[in-house]
Amino acid sequence: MTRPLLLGCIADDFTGATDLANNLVRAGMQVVQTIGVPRAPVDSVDAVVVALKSRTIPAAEAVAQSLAALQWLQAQGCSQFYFKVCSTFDSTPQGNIGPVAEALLQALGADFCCVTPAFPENARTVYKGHLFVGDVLLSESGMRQHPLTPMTDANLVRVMQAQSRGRVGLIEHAVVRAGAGPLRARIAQLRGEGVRFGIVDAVADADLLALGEALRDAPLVVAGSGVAIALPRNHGLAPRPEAAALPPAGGLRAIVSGSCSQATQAQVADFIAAGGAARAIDPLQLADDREGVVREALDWAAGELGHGAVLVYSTDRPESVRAVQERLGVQQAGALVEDALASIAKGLVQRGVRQLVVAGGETSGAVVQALGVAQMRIGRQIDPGVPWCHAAAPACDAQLHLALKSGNFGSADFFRKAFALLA
Ligand SMILES: Nc1ncnc2c1ncn2[C@@H]1O[C@H](COP(=O)(O)OP(=O)(O)O)[C@@H](O)[C@H]1O
Ligand SMILES: O=C(O)[C@@H](O)C(=O)COP(=O)(O)O
Repeated sequence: MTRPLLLGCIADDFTGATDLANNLVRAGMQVVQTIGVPRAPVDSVDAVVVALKSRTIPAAEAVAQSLAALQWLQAQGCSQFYFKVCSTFDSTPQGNIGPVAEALLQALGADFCCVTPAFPENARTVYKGHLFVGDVLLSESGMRQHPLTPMTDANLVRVMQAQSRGRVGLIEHAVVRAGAGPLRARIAQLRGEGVRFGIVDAVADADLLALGEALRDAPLVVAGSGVAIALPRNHGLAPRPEAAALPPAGGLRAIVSGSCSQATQAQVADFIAAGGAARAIDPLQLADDREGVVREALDWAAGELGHGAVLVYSTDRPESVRAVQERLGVQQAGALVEDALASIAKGLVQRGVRQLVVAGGETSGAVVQALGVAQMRIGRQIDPGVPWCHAAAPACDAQLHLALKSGNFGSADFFRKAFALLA
C-alpha cells in the first residue's frame, strides 16, 4: 500500500462485505475486499474491506479475528474503522456484535461509538431504536425464522445491551434530522453519561448523510452498509462510474444458493418458473452420502451448462429447514450444506463457469474459501447491496466474475438480471 488508507473496514460476513464495498464504490472510493486478513500485498486504494466469516462463530473467536483485522488495517496507516454488521442485525444471543465492538473500541483506546444497521435503500430503517424491515418490525419479518440467527426482538437497544458490558443508549430521529451539529452534541452528552454505544435512528439517506458528517473524526462506527454512502465525502470524494470498472465477462454461468431467506426463495422460484435448469440438494441425503450428492449434482450440471445458467440450491421453506435441523443439529446442518455447496461451486468453476452468483452470506463465505479467493475488485451494482465482483480463484486456476448475494437482498428476477448486466 503506497498511500494511507482512508477507511479500514471489518465485515462479519462475505456478502455483507461486498454490500459495504458496493456503497463505498458508489460514493467514489476505490475499494478492495479481502477474504480474511491479507497475507499478500493489497492494491493501493481508498478503503479495504476485510471480510471475515465471524457472524455466528463463538464470540471469543470473532473477537480474535476482528482484532487481527484491525491490527492489519492500522498497519496500513488507517485511523477510521467500520465494523460492518448485517442490516437485520443478525447475531446469536451471545453476540457477536457487542463483544467485537467492545474489543475494537478498547483496542482503539476509544470509549463510544454509534451503531446503526439502517439502510433505507433496502428498506431497513431504525426508529425509536426499533428496526423495521420493509413495513414490519424485524421480529415480524422473515428474520424470525433464520436458520442460524433468528431475530425475535426489534428493539436494538435491548438486543445490543444483552450482548454488551457497556451501557447502550439511543440517538433519536429528532436529533438525527436536526443535522450533524445536534448529533455531535448528543454523542458528547451520551459519552458524558458513560454510555458506550448509541443506537442511531435513521429512516432516510438524509439521516445517514448527517450521521456520516458527524462521524468525520470518529475512530469507529458499527453499522450496516448504509452509513458508507456518507463517509467518502468526508475526504472530498464524489461518485465516479470508473471506480466500478471490471474486466469483460465470459465463460459459463451458474448460481449456487444456500440461503433460505424469503427473498432468495422468491428468486429460486422465479428462476425455475422462467424455465431455468435447477437442481435441489437434500441435506438429509447429504448426511448419508456427501460425496455421492456432490458428484451427481456436478454430473447433472455438466449436461446443462452448455444451454444456459444452472442453479444448484438447498434453499427451502422454514418448516423443512427446521426438520433438517432437528435431525442433524443447527450448526451441523449449516456446516454440512455450506461445505457441499462450496465443493459444488468449485466443481462448477473447474468445469468452465466464469460467472458465478452465490446466494447466502455463510454460503458465500464457504464458496470463496473453497475457490481460494484472496481479494476481489468491486464492480457495478446489480441490485442495492449486491455488486458484481472480479477475482482470481487459485484453487481452480481461474479468474471469474462473482456476485455474493445477501439472502435478503435482490428483486425476484435477480438471477436473470445479474447475468443480463454482464452480457
Ligand atoms: N435446506 C437446508 N436445511 C438446513 N440448513 C440449510 C438448508 N439450506 C441452507 N442451510 C444453511 O442455512 C444457512 C443459511 O445462511 P446464509 O448462507 O448466510 O444465508 P442468508 O444470507 O439467507 O442468511 C447456511 O448455514 C446453510 O448451509
Ligand atoms: O447488511 C446486510 O443486510 C447484508 O450486507 C448482510 O450482511 C447480509 O448477510 P446475509 O443475509 O447472511 O447474506
